[in-house]
Amino acid sequence: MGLVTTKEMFEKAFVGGYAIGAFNINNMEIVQGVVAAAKAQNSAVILQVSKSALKYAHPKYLKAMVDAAVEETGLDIALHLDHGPDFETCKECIEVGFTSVMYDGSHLDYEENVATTKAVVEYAHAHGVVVEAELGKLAGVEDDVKVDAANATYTDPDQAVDFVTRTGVDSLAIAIGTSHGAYKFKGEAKLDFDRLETITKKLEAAGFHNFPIVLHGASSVDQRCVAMCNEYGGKIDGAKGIPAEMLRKASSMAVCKINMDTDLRLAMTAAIRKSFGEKPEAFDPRGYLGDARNLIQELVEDKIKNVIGSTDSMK
Ligand SMILES: O=C(CO)COP(=O)(O)O
Ligand SMILES: O=C[C@H](O)COP(=O)(O)O
Ligand SMILES: [Zn+2]
Ligand SMILES: [Zn+2]
Repeated sequence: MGLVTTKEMFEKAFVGGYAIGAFNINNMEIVQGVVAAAKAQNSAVILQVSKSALKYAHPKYLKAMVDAAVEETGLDIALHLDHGPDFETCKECIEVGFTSVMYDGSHLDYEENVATTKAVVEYAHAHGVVVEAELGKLAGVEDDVKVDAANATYTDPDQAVDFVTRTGVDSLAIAIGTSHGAYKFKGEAKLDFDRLETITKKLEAAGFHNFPIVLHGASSVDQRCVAMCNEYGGKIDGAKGIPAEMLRKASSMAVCKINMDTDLRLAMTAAIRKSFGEKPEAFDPRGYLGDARNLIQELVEDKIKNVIGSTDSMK
């Protein structure tokens, strides 16, 4: 028993018409909240770590916590590098024992993205690790880099086929209208499902059977959490995410991995603000961090059961 890659998870998810949740982890309470939810739902899960999370919590600490989660739960858990900025960071995570890495060259020139993704794939595959890459630009804020909304471009289906063919990548993150952070839409929420369908069909025709697609920026921006933050002194105005029905639809299609971070941040902040607001005399961190852990578990269970549909994927 140990960490697994996403290979089998995605094969089952594609055929089963559901998606696996990929949740960003930054500390112990987040790991425990997410994993308790996965355990309660008997679901496989991906725990992912950004470059800034590596810096905040240290790769070895994160790896040790995730190992403990596997040992305690017996679940299929993949440890994934989210938005790996360069070959070196991918290599470092593979050395620490991550089972999946993302190389994100989506902001680069196409040929440069192809070349570095291919190099990461060669290195990762030689070490039994799978690779996710990204094509197309998501609007919004991404790991400190602001991508101008006007400059955002959706993934080109023919280019997606060329990219997968030339890089040998295991899954592909595409841009169809999602974006990172808590402010995804000014007006009505809209995703380009036709484009997703076209990409899938073209990949299938090119010989990539049931090729797994990844959706970044897929938090729903839970309005109960936003309201709870604001009720207890927060100031979060106009936050809007991807409606649950859209995520359900994407999960039933070729999307096998759905990334969520913002929803966890909002839940954690909401629970802590409420705890501080209601118990001003308390100062035991296990009180408010315990509340945060519980709310994260509740939120993730709801996602698994009612949105992405991965309940009982461990069977
Ligand atoms: O895509 C993400 C991490 O890679 C997270 O997206 P959200 O900001 O919508 O949670
Ligand atoms: O896609 C970005 C993730 O939400 C990670 O964000 P972060 O770099 O602040 O950890
Ligand atoms: Zn990206
Ligand atoms: Zn992302």
